[in-house]
Amino acid sequence: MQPSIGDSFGAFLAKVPAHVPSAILARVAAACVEINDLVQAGALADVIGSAQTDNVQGEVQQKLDILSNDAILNTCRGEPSLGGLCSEEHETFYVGAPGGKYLLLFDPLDGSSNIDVNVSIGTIFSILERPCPASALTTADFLQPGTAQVAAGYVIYGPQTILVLSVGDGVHMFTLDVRAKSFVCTRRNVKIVPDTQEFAINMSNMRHWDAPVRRYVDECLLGSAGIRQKDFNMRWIASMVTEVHRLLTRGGVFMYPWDARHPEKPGRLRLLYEANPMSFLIEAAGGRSINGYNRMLEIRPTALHERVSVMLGAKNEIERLSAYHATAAKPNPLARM
Ligand SMILES: O=P(O)(O)OC[C@H]1O[C@](O)(COP(=O)(O)O)[C@@H](O)[C@@H]1O
Ligand SMILES: [Mg+2]
Ligand SMILES: [Mg+2]
Repeated sequence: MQPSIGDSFGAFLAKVPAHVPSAILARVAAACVEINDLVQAGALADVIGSAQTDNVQGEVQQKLDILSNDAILNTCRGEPSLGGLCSEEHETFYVGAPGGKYLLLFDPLDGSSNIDVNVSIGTIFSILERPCPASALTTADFLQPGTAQVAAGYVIYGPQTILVLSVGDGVHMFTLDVRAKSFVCTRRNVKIVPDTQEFAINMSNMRHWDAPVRRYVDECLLGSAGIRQKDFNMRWIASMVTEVHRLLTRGGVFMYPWDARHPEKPGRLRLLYEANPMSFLIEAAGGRSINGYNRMLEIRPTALHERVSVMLGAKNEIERLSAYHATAAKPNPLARM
């Protein structure tokens, strides 16, 4: 069920096993082609700038956040196999088709602060099976650990627009042929190298981090003069999609850990539609993903918009971070939830 280079996304979906919700994936891809058109048009279509509204997380929505949400809703909601949807931009869930077997969870536009400055952004999605398709849809249906995902992926709107997907068997990349409006496989079975000399974290929050994260980053910064015995490079794009795409392409580590700016929140990123789908991809590519203390994909969610501390990427680096947390003098009960 692996695609061949040059296969269209449609040809790949025709080959996947029956438990993979190919009709939903086809609709997500179609919605992302629409979002790509909006992103490309930018100011010409008057889609840049703030919508002057807040979402459920108290964050100011950009026009593209709302338009991307609408594109996914309008394109996917009529799919008979889709029983419900959960979006970053909507407080509760959206009801889908009665009896629909699957649930779609998504961040319609990730990296919103990059829109105005014309830097890469993306869409993240996760698909779960619905526990009881015959019963009325409830919030609890969405609160499944990441291990239960049947498919997850993202689309990056960058110099090229690329759909990256795993249905549990490897990670594959499909580049948008803009003229044909179809995605074509350009990389298959992508793997993350287990070691790296590159990390990504918002260093401006350094003074707010927990000791294990500080220790890890301090050691990277000491480079060849410290215990790591090698120099590290740093990147921060402020778009998780773009950071994960770099990891899948040339390796590295990405961290958005708990920090003391908002001590009551376990992290900044959202578990169900940011951390879990990305962790599913990272593990399918041979990497690791944790919240510091636990494997991300095994965390039991308690709310639709739950936040989480995130550390993912190169296997050996994440195992090092995990060991630093496991031996911390004062484990942080807020970050380990
Ligand atoms: O503004 P900061 O602290 O750099 O945070 C950037 C992080 O916020 C996010 O943009 C959150 O996603 P949204 O844009 O969907 O809210 C991540 O993609 C990124 O890693
Ligand atoms: Mg996001
Ligand atoms: Mg978003």
